[in-house]
Amino acid sequence: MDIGTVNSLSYEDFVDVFGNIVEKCPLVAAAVWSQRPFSNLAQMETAVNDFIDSLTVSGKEGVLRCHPCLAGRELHSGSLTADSREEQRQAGLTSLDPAEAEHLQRLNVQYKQRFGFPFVICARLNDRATIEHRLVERLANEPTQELRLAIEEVKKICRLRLQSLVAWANKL
Ligand SMILES: NC(=O)NC1=NC(=O)NC1=O
Repeated sequence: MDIGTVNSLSYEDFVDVFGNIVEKCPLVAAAVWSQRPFSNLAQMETAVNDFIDSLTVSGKEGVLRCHPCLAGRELHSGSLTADSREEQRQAGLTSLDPAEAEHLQRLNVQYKQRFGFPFVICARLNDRATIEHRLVERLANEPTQELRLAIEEVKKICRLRLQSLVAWANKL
């Protein structure tokens, strides 16, 4: 899908295609649609990042709360979005042994109790070991610092989803 096609999408089609570039936050696509035409994908990504950065603290916390826990309830109940399921699979989170799953779940609970939102990391750039390591590390962060780091991870997830969406469409 070249950028001309992206720019020509109706609002409905634009949100259909890009509505989940930020997990369960179609508002992001709905907001940046107004900023067409984009010169290229990088400019569209900048518009998305600028929108996320413009959110209040509670808005950013809301974006994070829309993310499923890693190897958590949604995975076990089969209610993950296709994007998230594939990302968690690639990171090896869908084949944890019970002890690993329990340990990760305990860390997720600790994290959510401390920060008030789930631990978010770009799973496609990590594996089970690095995710667990970063979760333990980030648990020690101050809330303001951790909110910033977590939002940077959301942007990484978004960039990879955008790239795979455009690449996928180019194969059509
Ligand atoms: N809590 C999370 O980090 N969730 C996720 N990370 C990803 O890369 N995809 C997700 O759904």
